[in-house]
Amino acid sequence: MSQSQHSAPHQPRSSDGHVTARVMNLNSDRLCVSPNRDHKSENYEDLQLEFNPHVFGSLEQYLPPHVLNLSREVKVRYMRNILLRYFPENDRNRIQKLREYRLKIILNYPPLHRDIYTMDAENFFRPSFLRAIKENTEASFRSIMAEPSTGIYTFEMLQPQFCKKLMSEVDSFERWVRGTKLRIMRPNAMSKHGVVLEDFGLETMLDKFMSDFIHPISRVFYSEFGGSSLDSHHGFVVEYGISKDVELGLHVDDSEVSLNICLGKEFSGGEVFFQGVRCEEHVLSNAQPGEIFNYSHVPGHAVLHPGRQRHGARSTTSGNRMNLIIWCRSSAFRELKKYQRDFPSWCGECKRKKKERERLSLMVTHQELLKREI
Ligand SMILES: O=C(O)CCC(=O)C(=O)O
Ligand SMILES: [Fe+2]
Repeated sequence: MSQSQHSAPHQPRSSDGHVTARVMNLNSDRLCVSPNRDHKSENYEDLQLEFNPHVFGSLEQYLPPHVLNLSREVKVRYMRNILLRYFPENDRNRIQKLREYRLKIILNYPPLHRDIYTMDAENFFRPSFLRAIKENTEASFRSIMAEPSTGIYTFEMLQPQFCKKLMSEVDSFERWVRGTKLRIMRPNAMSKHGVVLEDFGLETMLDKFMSDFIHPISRVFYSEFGGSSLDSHHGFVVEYGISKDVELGLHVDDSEVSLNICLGKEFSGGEVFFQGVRCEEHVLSNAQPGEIFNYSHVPGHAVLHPGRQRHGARSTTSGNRMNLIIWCRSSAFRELKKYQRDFPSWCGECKRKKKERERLSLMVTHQELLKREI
């Protein structure tokens, strides 16, 4: 079972290794558990920061009241201190290298289909999906979705033409990289094939994809998983077949919400198997019968699930399969999770254990009462 690694909080340091001077005592650099929804966040887009400006916009509503109305500069420093605890210096160097890698590609790679680099909803999405998004209600989403297992949603999403273009863009990018000294960075530790879409210029398109076409749905169905505050993504295309990756072992994604859409082409096998949602502590526990669900991919169709839903992909036994996967993350949710003492309400094993405890305590009470009657 593979699992994402989250960096442990640590003392923030400046680039020369010294503990940074802080505007406020670090120990008091904390966020509130609930956001102040009446507070209008500032715009941070003009600032050159190592974190996405939207992260600051989202976190701002969680600032403690005494910080909320201070200057933008102080708030940025306060939030940056918190965020830096997640990014030790090694990570910051890695981020810098990644930036340079992406810049090299973006300056040199000639896109094959320029029209997929900016969001063009009518040409990307099926009309039924667009209608549901436009209506933007739980009922409109449910009218185009099936929920074959609790919290797993499937629906028609992408136009065949868009799927074709994205697949040929990926092929073209891979061919181009082979003619350079660059190395393709694979989407995750489990895949030997596939490409990261943000690496070759699709980041802005994915920003829109997530904020306008995933977030409206995830805020309705996945608020307890951080689905109401998604603020970053990792989008990639995976490739399966005899000469590519064949299968994928059981894992949880490094995401709050994952969208997995089959692009094509012709293939057999490759079903996704699901085994229930688990917190970090119970990621290896057995699946209960009601949690097991198998999903067969259909080109253009999406399956949406919490990142903590355990899953894997069976062998693609013939042909080639390409899937677009978008891992959507919420930095606010990850920060808040640190302060939660209660068991997560969404973990299947935590729920099972809680029920078991309740059943035992009821049994003990019952026996006590019986004893008293005798
Ligand atoms: O191949 C699939 O459909 C599943 C892929 C997946 O779960 C992943 O890449 O995280
Ligand atoms: Fe996955």
